[in-house]
Amino acid sequence: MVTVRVFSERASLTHQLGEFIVKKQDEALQRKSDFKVSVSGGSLINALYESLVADASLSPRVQWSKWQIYFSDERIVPLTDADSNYGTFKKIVLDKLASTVQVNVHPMDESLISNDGAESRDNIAAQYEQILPQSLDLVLLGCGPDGHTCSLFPGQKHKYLLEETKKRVAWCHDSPKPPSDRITFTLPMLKDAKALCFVAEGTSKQDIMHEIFDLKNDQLPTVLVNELFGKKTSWFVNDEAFGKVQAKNF
Ligand SMILES: O=C(O)[C@H](O)[C@@H](O)[C@H](O)[C@H](O)COP(=O)(O)O
Repeated sequence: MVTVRVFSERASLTHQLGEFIVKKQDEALQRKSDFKVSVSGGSLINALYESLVADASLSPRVQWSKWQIYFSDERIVPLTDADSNYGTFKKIVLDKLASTVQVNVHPMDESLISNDGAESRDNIAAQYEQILPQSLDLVLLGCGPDGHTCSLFPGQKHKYLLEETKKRVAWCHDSPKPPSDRITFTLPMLKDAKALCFVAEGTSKQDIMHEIFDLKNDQLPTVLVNELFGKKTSWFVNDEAFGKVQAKNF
C-alpha cells in the first residue's frame, strides 16, 4: 500500500510536501549527523522551491548545512547546460538560499563527458554510483506522462534499465524524453532508500495516474516502484492529476 495525498490547492500541496521532507530530515538527524536526499528533474524542482525556500514557516526549519544532496537521475550534459538537473536545481533552489548557507551537493562528474560512446557513458554512471551512500534517507521523484520515473522508461527498448539487478546507477540511452543520454538510479538503489516520494501535478498526468492507480499496469516503472516498495512510498498529487482516478485504496 502506498500513501497518496491529493490536494486542491497548490499552496497546500507544497506546504505539506515541505512538512513531509522536513520530518524526514528531522528523523534522519535524530539518528545521525546528516540527511541524505536525492532530487529528480522536471516540475518537481519548482515544487521544492515553493516548499523549502518560499514557504516562510518551513524555510527556517530546513537545515541545509546538514543535507547531502544527490540526483535520482541526470542528463549527460555539462552542469551549466539548461537541460542539467543539477543546473536547474542550482538555479531554482540553491541560488535562492542566503550566501552564508553551505550545502553539500553531489552532481555527476561532468569532466567525464566525452564523445567516446557507450563505454564513457557507462563510466559516468559507474563513477556516480561510487559516490552514492548505501542508503538515502529520501528519494524525491517525478512521474512522466508515460509512467517513467528517474530515467527508468517503460517499453521493451528500455527494459534493460528495469532488469538491472547489480548496477545502482545505469546509463539510459535513446531516452524518449530529451536529452537522449542520461544516468539514472535503478531499482536496487531505490530498494535501499528509506523513503520514496513522488510529486505529480496537472492535467497532463491524468491518463497516467488512472493507469497507475486504477489499472495498475505493471509494465510501467512507476507501478513497479509502487508494487515493490509500497510501504515506504508516498505520492503528493493534485486534483487535476487525479481527475480520472477511481480507486480509493492504494
Ligand atoms: O530528468 C528528468 O527528466 C526526470 O528526473 C524525470 O523523471 C522527471 O521527474 C519526470 O519526467 C517528470 O517531469 P515533469 O514533472 O516535468 O513532468
